[in-house]
Amino acid sequence: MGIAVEVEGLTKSFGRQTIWQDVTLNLPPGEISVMLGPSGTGKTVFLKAIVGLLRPDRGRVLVNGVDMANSPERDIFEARKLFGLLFQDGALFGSMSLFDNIAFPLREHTRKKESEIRRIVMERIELVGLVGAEGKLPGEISGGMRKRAGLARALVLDPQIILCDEPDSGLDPVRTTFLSQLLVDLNAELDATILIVTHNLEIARTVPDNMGMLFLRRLVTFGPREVLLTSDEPVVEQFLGGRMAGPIGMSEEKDQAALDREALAGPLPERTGAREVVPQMRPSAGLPERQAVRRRRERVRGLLHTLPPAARAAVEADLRAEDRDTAVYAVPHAPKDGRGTPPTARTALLPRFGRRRP
Ligand SMILES: Nc1ncnc2c1ncn2[C@@H]1O[C@H](COP(=O)(O)OP(=O)(O)OP(=O)(O)O)[C@@H](O)[C@H]1O
Repeated sequence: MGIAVEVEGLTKSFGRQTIWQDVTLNLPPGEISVMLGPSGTGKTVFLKAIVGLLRPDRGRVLVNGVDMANSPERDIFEARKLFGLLFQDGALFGSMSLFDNIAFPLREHTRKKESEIRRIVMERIELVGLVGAEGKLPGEISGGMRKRAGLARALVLDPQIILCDEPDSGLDPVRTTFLSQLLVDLNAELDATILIVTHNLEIARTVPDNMGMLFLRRLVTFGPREVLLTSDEPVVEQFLGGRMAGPIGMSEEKDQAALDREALAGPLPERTGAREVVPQMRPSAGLPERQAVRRRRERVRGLLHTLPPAARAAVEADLRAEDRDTAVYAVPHAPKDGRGTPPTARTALLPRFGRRRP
């Protein structure tokens, strides 16, 4: 099972610029979480702080008993082996073949023989559907393929926590759906804890168990997906609706005068589906169900009394549907087959997982 990440009172500044302060949240083990936020709100900085690549000013990040914010560098380096990191551009070395890029962490961090490295690398290459491209340079393949190569590299050390920084950037909507499906499938197979940073509303609505949002140097909210998806916080509504009206401006927040002018213009019609809790993606056919779903159901049942009414109603409807159908993923408005993803997205194209090492 994946490992929990406990973030307590985390604050980070660069010089006099506070990026965010007093961020507290818990990534439950094996669950998928998404962190949303307008550009420049410090989502990438947050990922780097979790993995100990940036030291925060205050607070703790507990991973498997190690405080990634305050421990000696040697302990952080060891704990970092629990992580797989997928950066925005895949962060591949341009002069190395895909094979060598993906083999890099194994050659750096382990003493495995080349034959063993080849076996692991080819298994991951198959996993992300890149067989045949292993000899190519990153500059010779598409952006989507680079992402998948980055993901393969993130997986070679069998991570228990996977951090993905905007996995959708530069991808068309169809490739984004395939990548989302790949992440859900990975979670079903590995039961790893996953945190995805993204602006992409489709990923945000369909992939995670939990969602949070950073804005104006603070964590607006973090919790079960239903909380954010039904939230009436102006910044959340604006973001999920992709609207210009609201506190988010072109560079960051709007000033009071701009907000007053918008208020005078009257309320905007709500965008269709802006606050709808849509079905969550399920693993591809032939893969095990995600173990995290069962655990999460029990966890969220215990949280029900703490949730805002709209979120509570959405969770209760979800739990009722699951109890009725024993279809663990059914949520309000689910399609008739009770599955979260249209069959075309679920069944087409994606590679299946190879058999993993015992
Ligand atoms: N090493 C650094 N030194 C100084 N400032 C930094 C450093 N890294 C990031 N920043 C600043 O921190 C702020 C947040 O950057 P970050 O990349 O985390 O935002 P983001 O939310 O991921 O944005 P986007 O969605 O556009 O990728 C920015 O103002 C950026 O300039």
